[in-house]
Amino acid sequence: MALAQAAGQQQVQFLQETLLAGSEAMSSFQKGFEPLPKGFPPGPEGDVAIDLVGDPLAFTTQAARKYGGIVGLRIAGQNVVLVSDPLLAKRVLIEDSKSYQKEGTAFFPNSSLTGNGLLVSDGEVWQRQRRLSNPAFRQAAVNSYSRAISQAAERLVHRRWRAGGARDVYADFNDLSLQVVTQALFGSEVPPALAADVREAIQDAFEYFGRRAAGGAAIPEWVPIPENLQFQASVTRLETLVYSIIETRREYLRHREGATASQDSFEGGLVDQLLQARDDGEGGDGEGMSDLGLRDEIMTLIIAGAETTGLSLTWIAAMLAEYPDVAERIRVEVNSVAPAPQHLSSHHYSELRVTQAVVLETLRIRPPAYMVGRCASHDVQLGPHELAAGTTVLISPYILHRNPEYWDRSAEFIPGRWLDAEGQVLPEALRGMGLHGCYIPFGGGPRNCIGTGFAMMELVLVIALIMRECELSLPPGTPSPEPNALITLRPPSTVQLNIIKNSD
Ligand code: HEM
Repeated sequence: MALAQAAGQQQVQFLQETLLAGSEAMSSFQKGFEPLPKGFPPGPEGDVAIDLVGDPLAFTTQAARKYGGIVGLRIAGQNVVLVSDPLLAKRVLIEDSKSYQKEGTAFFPNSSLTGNGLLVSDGEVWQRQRRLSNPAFRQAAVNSYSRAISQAAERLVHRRWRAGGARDVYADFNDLSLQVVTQALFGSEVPPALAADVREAIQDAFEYFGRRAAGGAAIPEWVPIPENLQFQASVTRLETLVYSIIETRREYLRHREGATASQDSFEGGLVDQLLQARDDGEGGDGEGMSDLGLRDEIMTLIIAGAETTGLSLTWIAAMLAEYPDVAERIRVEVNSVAPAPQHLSSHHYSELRVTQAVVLETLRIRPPAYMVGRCASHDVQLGPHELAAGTTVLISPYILHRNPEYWDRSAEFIPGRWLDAEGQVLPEALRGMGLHGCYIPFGGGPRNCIGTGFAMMELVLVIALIMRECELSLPPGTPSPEPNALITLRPPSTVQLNIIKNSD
């Protein structure tokens, strides 16, 4: 009886929620016909959702070319502003960052994927999570991850690529970056049987969000339409990994009586620290993190850390296959800095200057986060324009990175632009908002990427080792991979490269 009653209540709730979803979709549709608010920036007429989905990179680039560094758009009934002027981008991300929030953007907020984790939370929740997570991303911690990074790279070139030949490097790099993030931050191996499953689940989830962001996300995630059910299945597959990580670390801490977070090595330290952390910092409440909070953070770091570095490695490898002269320069560099069979480590990072330049240049023309979203938390002035509370602001690293006013031969791959006359990497490369405020692969301001140093260490060490041990080329007749703009700037679903081992 109680069960039947509960089932009945559930049905009523489901009906109410479905009606609510329908009315949200309808109000989005109706809003498409409302006049644009006064002071809204000029832009193309009508709703541009379909043009945007068709080719986001071409559409946004053309819109910026035609209307300038701030463009007003109507996307699936929402008022959206596209920003590609460096001063306005700086205003949103840094100078007036308090006027903008994550909630209300059509990316991950309110989703079961990352819950209320660091990437999407706002206000005090975000401040607390950032305070608790910061130590795991400081330089000393990142240096300690270099062992996990070079071990994963060595396994790739000496085991998986042992036989050489054609490989789907995108799949290989996704596996590597997942292993690195879980090993370095959580001290856990991903069981091989789970790795492919997790890789697929992350890909599916990103594709799902790509479609929703473009379509205005009218039908809430909990409505059991087939697409949502498939997404929930991906979330569950990821949770299997997350809960096994939490359990492993709990077990480890239980068996180390009086254990505290690792002192000399940070491996596993992040989860250990989060499990034991009390928010004692300035403004902290002395409380620990809830299980749900921990799940959201781990899920966030896997999603934010594995996807972006996996696809960056793929873009860099594809560039080096296309530009063998650049690959040769890296090979000469790494052979002088750390000849085989030396293990690469954080000590070598600063000397791998050409490798760093190649990474920076690839992130310029193929920025994984090609669009960064915010939502005005109150009515706000942006340049000469007034934005009403709730307006979505999209900042485009992709357009900023190619602005011909600031970048010489902006569409060309020229790693040398990152080195000065003495061959040193330009110190302002990753400082503030980079060169002329026009380089933000890791975002900017208080919400910049917490994993910047970690990602750079991983990309530089992995690429240096690969170049020392292998040559990469595109199979004859294969064009270089073209970007696919979903939530991130992805390569095609497979990227085949020929691997020739140098010792062969
Ligand atoms: C090439 C690799 C990477 C790129 C291009 C990248 C890019 C970005 C960008 C652009 C943002 C800012 C988003 C915004 O302003 O809305 C961001 C935030 C973030 N990234 Fe990364 N990321 C990378 C690697 C990583 C890694 C390795 C981790 C962790 C293991 C990570 C964790 C995060 C987190 C947690 C945030 C949210 C920070 C906050 O809001 O406080 N990222 N990332």
